[in-house]
Amino acid sequence: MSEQVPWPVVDVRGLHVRFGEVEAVNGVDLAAYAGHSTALLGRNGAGKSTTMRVIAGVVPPTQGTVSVVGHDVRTEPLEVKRAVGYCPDVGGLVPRATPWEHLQLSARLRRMGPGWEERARDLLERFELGDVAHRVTSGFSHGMGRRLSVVLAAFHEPHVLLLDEPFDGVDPIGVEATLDVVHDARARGACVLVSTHLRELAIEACSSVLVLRGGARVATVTAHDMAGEEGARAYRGLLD
Ligand SMILES: Nc1ncnc2c1ncn2[C@@H]1O[C@H](COP(=O)(O)OP(=O)(O)OP(=O)(O)O)[C@@H](O)[C@H]1O
Repeated sequence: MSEQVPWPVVDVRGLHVRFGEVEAVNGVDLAAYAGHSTALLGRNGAGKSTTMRVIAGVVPPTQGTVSVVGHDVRTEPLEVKRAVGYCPDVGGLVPRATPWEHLQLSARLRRMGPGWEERARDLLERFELGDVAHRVTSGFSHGMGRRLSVVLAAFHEPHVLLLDEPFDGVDPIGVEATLDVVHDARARGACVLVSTHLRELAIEACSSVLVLRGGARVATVTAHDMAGEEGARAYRGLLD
């Protein structure tokens, strides 16, 4: 019997994104699979966040095709948004709302079943946000906001988990909780993408690594190839 070839849950082909004169993404190809996690690495301005925004259905591609769980981001943005849990690199939180209110709204919009409260409480505890569950987020530190954004992205157990800079300014407890969320998502068969500057955490969270430079992909390697001193040297070599 022939082995089934896995199909990419996230399939990006020849992606270009232009903002006026700026070519933010300049021909990115990416295939990401169920039960796997892929890291996006690259210098500031390499096009990581823009690529993530397109996959999240937030920014339309200028050119190329992007499908998420079989839905085209251009023609089926609502289906894409439903399939995805997205932690943006900045923003996304309502300053006057509490974490609990964010979760309540998400549960309502996504028509989650009665188990949502227990899951919400569990996630808040895991990210040590239980004590501030009813405090408005305007007073949150940067790291607290990042932790809540990861909680919100993972809350509804999406098919595709997109984490943009989830470790930025986050303490070790939050880092551990985020790594657990990635692990759990992979274990239940979700496809995970993580954009970060932290090579060591990228390889801890992910099985493969995509390196972007100037809006284009310069390498796709295994996390193993990026590990240790040799991996650091190899990565440095890909940056300029
Ligand atoms: N809305 C926008 N309008 C104009 N230019 C933009 C916009 N969004 C991104 N860019 C530009 O596109 C390029 C890629 O930006 P992007 O945020 O995708 O990079 P990045 O790899 O995520 O960078 P960083 O690591 O600094 O977050 C940059 O030159 C950036 O200035």
